[in-house]
Amino acid sequence: MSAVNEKKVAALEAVKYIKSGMTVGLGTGSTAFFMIEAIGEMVKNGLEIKAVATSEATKKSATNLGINVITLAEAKRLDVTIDGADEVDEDFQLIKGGGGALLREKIVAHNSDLNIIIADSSKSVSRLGKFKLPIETIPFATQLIIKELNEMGLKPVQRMNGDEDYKTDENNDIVDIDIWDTNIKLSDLEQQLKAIPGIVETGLFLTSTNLVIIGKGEQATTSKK
Ligand SMILES: O=C[C@H](O)[C@H](O)[C@H](O)COP(=O)(O)O
Repeated sequence: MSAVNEKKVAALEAVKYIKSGMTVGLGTGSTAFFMIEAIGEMVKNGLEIKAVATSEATKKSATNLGINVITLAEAKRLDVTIDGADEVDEDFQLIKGGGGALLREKIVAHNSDLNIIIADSSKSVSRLGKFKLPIETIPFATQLIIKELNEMGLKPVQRMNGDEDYKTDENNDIVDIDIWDTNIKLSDLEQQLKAIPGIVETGLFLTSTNLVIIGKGEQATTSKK
């Protein structure tokens, strides 16, 4: 069974948590896209929800599929958010931001009563860090942040889009760092990174996830915290 099918299996299991009247956070990425597609179908069949998108790409896909997308300010609070991840460990800690959407994703997750992560089986890991951790930085500070992260031994690499700096939806930069060899506890690392002025957010999602749904073969396995 391919990763693509496993993503779909997980997404179809997750949308069972969505009921009419809810305000739903829509994640970003290839796995989240299957969830958006499924919700689009449910809306065509009469489901009435409001949705908040975690990226411009998601907003476009959802709107095209007839989903009512509102702003976070209009939503005030979300009932459930379904999103993908680049890595998820057994303690429901995540690396996110491979697609550059970590900042809005973290804000939406923070404001959501229930956070469901969907992923194919390759994303499930015993220890986070094979995937490079994305950090969102303010362009004014990026080069000096890279210098500081280098001194911390985190091998920072600024993300590029061809010859240009990659830009997020908030027009910030992304710097990908290597946390595999660091012995610092993840929560301490998160604090240290956030203490550097100009780092807006990191792709470490350590405490927000309530439910993880992994597609493996034809089966979706749901784990609750
Ligand atoms: O910035 C992107 C998001 O955090 C995605 O949810 C994450 O990168 C996983 O994406 P995909 O489902 O495409 O592997």
